[in-house]
Amino acid sequence: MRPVGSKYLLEEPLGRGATGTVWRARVREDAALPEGVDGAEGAPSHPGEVVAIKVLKEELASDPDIVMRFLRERSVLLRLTHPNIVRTRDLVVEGELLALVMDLVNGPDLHCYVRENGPFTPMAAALLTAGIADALAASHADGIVHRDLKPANVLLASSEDGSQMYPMLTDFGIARLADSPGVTRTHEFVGTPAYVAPESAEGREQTSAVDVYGAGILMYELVTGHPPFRGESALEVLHQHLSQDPRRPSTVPEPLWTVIERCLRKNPDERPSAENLACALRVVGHGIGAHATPQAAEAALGVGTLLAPDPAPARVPGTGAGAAAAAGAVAGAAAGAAAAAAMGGGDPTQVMQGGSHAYDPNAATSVLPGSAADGTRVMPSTGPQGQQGPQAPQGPHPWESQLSAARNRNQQTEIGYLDPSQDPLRHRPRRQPAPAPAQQPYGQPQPQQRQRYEPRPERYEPQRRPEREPAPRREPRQRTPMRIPGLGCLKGCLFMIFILVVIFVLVWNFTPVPHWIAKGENWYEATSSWIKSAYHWVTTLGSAARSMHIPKSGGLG
Ligand SMILES: Nc1ncnc2c1ncn2[C@@H]1O[C@H](COP(=O)(O)OP(=O)(O)OP(=O)(O)O)[C@@H](O)[C@H]1O
Repeated sequence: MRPVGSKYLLEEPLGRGATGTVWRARVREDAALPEGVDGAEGAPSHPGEVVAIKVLKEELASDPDIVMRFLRERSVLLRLTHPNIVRTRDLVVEGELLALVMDLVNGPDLHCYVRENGPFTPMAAALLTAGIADALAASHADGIVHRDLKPANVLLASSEDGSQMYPMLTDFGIARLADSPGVTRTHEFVGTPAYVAPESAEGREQTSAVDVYGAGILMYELVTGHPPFRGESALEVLHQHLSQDPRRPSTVPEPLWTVIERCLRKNPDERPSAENLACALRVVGHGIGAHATPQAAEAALGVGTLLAPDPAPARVPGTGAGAAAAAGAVAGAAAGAAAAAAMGGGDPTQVMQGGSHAYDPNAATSVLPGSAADGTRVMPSTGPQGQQGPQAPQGPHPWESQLSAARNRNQQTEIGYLDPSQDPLRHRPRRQPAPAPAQQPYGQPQPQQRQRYEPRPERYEPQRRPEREPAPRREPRQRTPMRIPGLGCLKGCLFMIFILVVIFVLVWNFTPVPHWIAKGENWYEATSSWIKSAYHWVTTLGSAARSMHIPKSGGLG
């Protein structure tokens, strides 16, 4: 078991995503739990208690901007409590390790559940998403936007008697942490193409409406088994988010489609607030079931009136036109928070430099190979140039150029890796690449693969094969002339058989053998009788000849 900070021991990995690996862990028996540390903002922990710990990837953990943001976000994440939100209990910073300590949820995530059990009924999908919308409404009221809503980030917890399941939204704040000025706006952003809102894809200002868009995609997937926009490449999917209207599948009842369609509006101002969405989904859920009363069905049909947009959506700082200023503010505030944390006055976040319990983040985050088709992808930045600060050069970001080129040509464009040295928007030196992943330990579950766009060579250089010595010329094969030696050779046997057949035919046709056989004579009798006849014939012939000469000699008398 690996220690994390001074309070936790990692037991086994539960899964791996784009931003890190989630472990089942335990609060150490000897953990010092100072008064106020957990009680003030986080949840109280007890020695021996089982928790889930998300150890963030080394790329994130070794980025000073993200560490700053992590510390700054601490109080926001710890105060976010709701029955449908997985509670964050603690944040750990130790050397190059960043970890979020959460409640452990004993249940699958929605993505796995749908993959294994198939789509939900429209009624179940509506009521389940209503719970998620409740969680979003609470976080939006607190000014927190999730920004990575998708089935994999919703865990299904069971009620105490196990008869019911309810959704628990997790990974709050991860997108905020990853959205560091150093990482995302200049080089990459963390997001999931299948669930990304059009304004996020275009690098426009983001508000809580991006979560409502994500809820629309999620609902569509719950009832059909797949998201509405799919494609060969991430860019193709993003292009569809921007330009295509989703079609209503035949299995989706009209009231539910009204809700989904409103959530998926391209214009964020036309999407309902999360609060209104939750309310509308309950009306729909109760009006489309087999046992719905006529009044409930009637109310469901009129659900459009309940989907009023949010008059004051929560804004995501650092996106859109004011990004540069926000980024500066974030850095300043984060520096202050880091200094406070380093002093450690009653701060649940642990700041340790090395030490005997030093944890190797590589072992935790790079142990498991990944694999899923729809995983979170790390993609080239979508941020507009206006976000890059005063030194940002003029002209669109290269990724935006690719996207608009694809849109204009209406064809698929491949996403290419943007060499940081050539990225006009990148001002920081690049980190060392992460070491190659270690082998998966025995008995660990297969995690889902997250696809990362890797650098491609500029041009494809076909590799030449080394010249080989010409093979020596072979002499034509010599054929051995056919010999007929007799029985040893098949050809000889066949030849002998042929000769015997010819002899037999000749004997049978030109000798009296058939006649003898017909008379039943044996060889000796037949031969002797034949010789006698021949002898008789010859003697008769001789005496006849003699008698013809006698008159000539007898004429003298
Ligand atoms: N609090 C938790 N309790 C129990 N299991 C959890 C908890 N949080 C996450 N998991 C499990 O860990 C897996 C990985 O979680 P993680 O959030 O890293 O993955 P993800 O959401 O698929 O990826 P991403 O980083 O793209 O959001 C999840 O699929 C889930 O099964």
